[in-house]
Amino acid sequence: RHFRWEVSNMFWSPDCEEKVVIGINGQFPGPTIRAKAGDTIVVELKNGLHTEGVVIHWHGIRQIGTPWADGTASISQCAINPEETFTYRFVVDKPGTYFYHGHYGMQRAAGLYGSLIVDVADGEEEPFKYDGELNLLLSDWYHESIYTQMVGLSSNPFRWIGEPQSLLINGRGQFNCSLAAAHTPGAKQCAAAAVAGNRHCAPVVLPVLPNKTYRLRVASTTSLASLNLAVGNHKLTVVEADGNYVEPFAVDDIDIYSGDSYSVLLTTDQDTSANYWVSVGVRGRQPKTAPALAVLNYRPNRASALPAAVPPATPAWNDFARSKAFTYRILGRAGSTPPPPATSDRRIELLNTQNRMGGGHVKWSINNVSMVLPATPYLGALKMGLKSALSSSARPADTFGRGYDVTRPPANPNTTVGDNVYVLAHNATVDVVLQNANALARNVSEVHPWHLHGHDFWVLGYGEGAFRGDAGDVAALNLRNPPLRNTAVIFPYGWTAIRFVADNPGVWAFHCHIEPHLHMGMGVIFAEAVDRVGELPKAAVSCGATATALMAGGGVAGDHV
Ligand SMILES: O=C1O[C@H]([C@@H](O)CO)C(O)=C1O
Repeated sequence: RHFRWEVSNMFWSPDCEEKVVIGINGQFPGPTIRAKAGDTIVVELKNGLHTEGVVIHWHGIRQIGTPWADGTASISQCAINPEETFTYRFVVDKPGTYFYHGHYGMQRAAGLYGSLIVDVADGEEEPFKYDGELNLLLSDWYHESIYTQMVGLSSNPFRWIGEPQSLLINGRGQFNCSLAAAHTPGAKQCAAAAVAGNRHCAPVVLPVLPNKTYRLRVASTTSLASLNLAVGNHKLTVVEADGNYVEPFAVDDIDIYSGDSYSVLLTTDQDTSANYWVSVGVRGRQPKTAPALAVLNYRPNRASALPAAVPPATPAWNDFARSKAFTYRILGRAGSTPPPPATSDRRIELLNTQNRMGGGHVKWSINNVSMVLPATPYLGALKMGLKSALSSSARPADTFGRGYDVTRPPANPNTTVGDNVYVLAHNATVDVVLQNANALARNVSEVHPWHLHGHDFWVLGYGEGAFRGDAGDVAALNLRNPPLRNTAVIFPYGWTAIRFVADNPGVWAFHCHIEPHLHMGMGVIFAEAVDRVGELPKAAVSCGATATALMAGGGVAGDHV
């Protein structure tokens, strides 16, 4: 599967207001990649942005044997310079619902994303049946540019980005206007125009036939928002999460955190004379953004016949008991999800705190070290042993002090910065406990979805308060049928435990998928058996022809250890 893409800034009106988005080949969202398990994907990516670098991360693809193709600036490669072309070449080994997105600065929030769907290999079958497929890529959208946002985040006093202006379904939303105005007192009616016009912001219509089963592929690439999706009158049966099958279960709605993907089955068994709302709203943070709506269009009804019913209401944002009940139901599918190793070789506990640097700047820190990405990509620096290219002075420890009170703002909020590298032994089984805590303000603890590159992990369990690591906490872990995922959420004041095997030599980011939080340092780097990584493509770790020539001549001097 060979693609030639050019990334560029372009005028676009995702929510009917004209702004600048980062598009690919003139499209927003970028083109959907559709492949079969086992295929090699080749993307020749030309950077058509005039004055900044770009990279693309293939979210959920493990990049087994190709760590340089992970598409993470300063981690797996140099950002691709303007006018340069970098070729990504990797195998999609596992069927599932994936997506891709920018991983440099906050380019994901500027619209650099698209879907990546991998079908089962020829001759293989999914463990469930369906008649058709619908694809929903969810995102949130800000009217302020990412440059303004980034300046605010690193200013003193701190300026938070706030809540998004719109939610988008397949890149389409309607700012300050409700498709369901008839049901929302005072809402501005602009649906008719949006539906009729062939505009960027015309609502998504999902055509279906009665009495069929559809596979809805849903993924979230939001910058900030945690989402909930419901389809009026219809039950949803969850069958896949992050490219792994789960034990099927039926619900009225699903929660989706940034970085998550799901497949749900929906049967069109309702009154065939009507259309139905697909509603996507905000959870986990106090919503200031109207739900996004799409139309489930029972053919042959007209697509423009908006559903007469009230759109499904998003559950209360702070009903965390409900969020947990949904999340805890996600379990590995019997017969297809392998069980985790029974024991682990190492446990790393990561305390998530909001801190202040130098008394002012707000940062997120992991075991009190906030991650700052180096100029030289970790993969090259570690493989070539360029010690001075990393700021290894302040690396976070494997655990945090047992005395830390997660229920209160940090007693001493001062923090420091570092490269946040954890060196993992080849094939070690590693447990990571993500520990949430109170933020800087009293009585605030937020949701953070953590995403791991290069691996799936088993989610062994969740707990309230501080993880003690005692017999009780350990006994509560699920070693029988935990789900395999690449993203796991930590709930306010709680912890989440995951397990993975460090069997993929490379340098892998593990971070909060909330774009501004990553930008503020909320992540770590797992450096895994870097000595076993194959020869790095020069283009990944050097920039421009002079760098390539210098490397060919062995011209990088004086820095070897
Ligand atoms: O990182 C964040 O900063 C703000 C708030 O904590 C301070 O303004 C917020 O809601 C975040 O998630």
